[in-house]
Amino acid sequence: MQIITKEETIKNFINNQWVESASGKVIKSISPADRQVVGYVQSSTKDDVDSAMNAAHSAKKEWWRMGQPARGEFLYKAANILEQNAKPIAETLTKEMGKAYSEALGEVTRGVQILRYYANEGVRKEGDVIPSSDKDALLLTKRAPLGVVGVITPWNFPVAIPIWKMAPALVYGNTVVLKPATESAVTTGKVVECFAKAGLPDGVLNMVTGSGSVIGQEMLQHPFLNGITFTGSENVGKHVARMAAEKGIKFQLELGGKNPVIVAEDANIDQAVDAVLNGAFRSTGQKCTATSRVIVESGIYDQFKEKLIEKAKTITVGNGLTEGVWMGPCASENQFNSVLGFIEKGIEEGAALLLGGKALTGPEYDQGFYIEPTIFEGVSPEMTLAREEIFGPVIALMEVSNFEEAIEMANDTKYGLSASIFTKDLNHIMEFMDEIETGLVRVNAESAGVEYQAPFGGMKSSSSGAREQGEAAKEFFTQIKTVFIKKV
Ligand SMILES: NC(=O)C1=CN([C@@H]2O[C@H](COP(=O)(O)OP(=O)(O)OC[C@H]3O[C@@H](n4cnc5c(N)ncnc54)[C@H](OP(=O)(O)O)[C@@H]3O)[C@@H](O)[C@H]2O)C=CC1
Ligand SMILES: O=C(O)CCC(=O)C(=O)O
Repeated sequence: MQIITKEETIKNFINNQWVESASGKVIKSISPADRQVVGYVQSSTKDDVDSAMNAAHSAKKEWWRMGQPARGEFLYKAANILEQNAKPIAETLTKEMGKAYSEALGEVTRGVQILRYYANEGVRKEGDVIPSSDKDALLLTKRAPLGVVGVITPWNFPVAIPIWKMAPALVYGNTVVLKPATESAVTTGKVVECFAKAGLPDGVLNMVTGSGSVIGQEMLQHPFLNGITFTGSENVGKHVARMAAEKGIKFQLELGGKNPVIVAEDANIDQAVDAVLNGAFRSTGQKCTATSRVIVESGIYDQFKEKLIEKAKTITVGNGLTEGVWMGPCASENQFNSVLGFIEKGIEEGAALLLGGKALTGPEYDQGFYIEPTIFEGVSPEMTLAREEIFGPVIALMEVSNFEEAIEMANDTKYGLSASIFTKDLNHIMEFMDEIETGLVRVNAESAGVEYQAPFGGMKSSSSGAREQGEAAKEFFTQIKTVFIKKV
């Protein structure tokens, strides 16, 4: 299936108008599969950010006064429009970011589900009634929005992540200024089109595209910013946190991971092999929840390794729009070079390369950023392969002699996003749940796999602690008022 999507120019969306940047300049977005132009986005200036922030600020009172059920209705409309356009948007996603079309369509479908989930929040409870010590009084809580929320998103989930941040922000009464990752801003622009077509009032949702260090920075220091939610690299995330702390506004960060999978001696090996391959190589390993370290007990190490390699060899790599392709390219030349750098470093530091390790070559690959599914063994805890987030199709196999050593190794990282264990031993499952230092704890399942109705986030350096998605999102996007009403 070779789907042609036409290249187009995405404008900024400010105060319900599609407008060109004051700079008059655009940025080209190319496909990592073949370097074809996917489209153009605005190379925005600080003035564009200022216009968007002003629009969001002016809109915030009316949007809040409209009430939660009415706000939810807009999200239902946006969900329906996104659903009607799911295929072309998924095609653009695959072209622009590289993931296989089936995964892209799955992501858009998930976006529809997230919108419907938060649309439903429109008619769910807004607070609690608490018994007061005064029998003639009513003590209750109410929720208020933060105001103008800045949303800065990465390129790896250009549909799902903007939606899982914007939908709760909006339904709980905030207005939004979105700054999507430049590398996948054409796709995110198409998502914003769905919101625009849903008829949101002027200024409620605004999008400005362009360089993070220019316009992201301007957003962070803007006086009208009341809260910021960010997903991306640890360095930028820390900077966002510092800026927010200085302004005294709420911030939410989702950063990296170095997610371990423990394969215990009693594991169902076939199940573990499938889950490790899906977790490590789906989306070309470019998920913060991707499997990165595979910690295997000695008793089954050889058997597991053999099956893993055998199955990994069957993975088809290519243009994500081609039918039958399982794994696409790295999302950009930067990512491609960074992943190859990690592989080289792994070899230099003495890890043993079992599979892959090279860029793919040949007529199908030469124009794109393709890397072979790669497996190392003999990776010790101090090696770069075991410590740094690679964000590419690379597995580090690590052998341990028992369960206790496995847990210790799994926790030996600054990150704490997701971890999984394959075992049938109930005691080990219970101990794993208690001892593992991650926000997502997975048993007999891959490390990736996020459900929109449940809290999502990590421990340690993976997150600021303010969970996303499910009911947890309400805690970040609102503030509580405690109300005391006395009879007269
Ligand atoms: N947790 C996750 O899911 C993700 C983790 N990463 C990790 O980060 C590495 C680098 O990826 P990269 O795309 O460079 O990640 P970044 O953190 O640079 O980008 C994430 C978002 O932040 C914006 N941004 C960049 N600089 C600033 C700034 N100074 N102020 C405000 N916003 C800013 C980016 O804009 P722009 O696109 O214009 O640069 C983008 O929208 C990856 O290899 C991976 O390890 C990356 C993406 C997602
Ligand atoms: O695993 C997922 O579905 C989400 C991962 C994620 O949030 C990310 O990579 O940024």
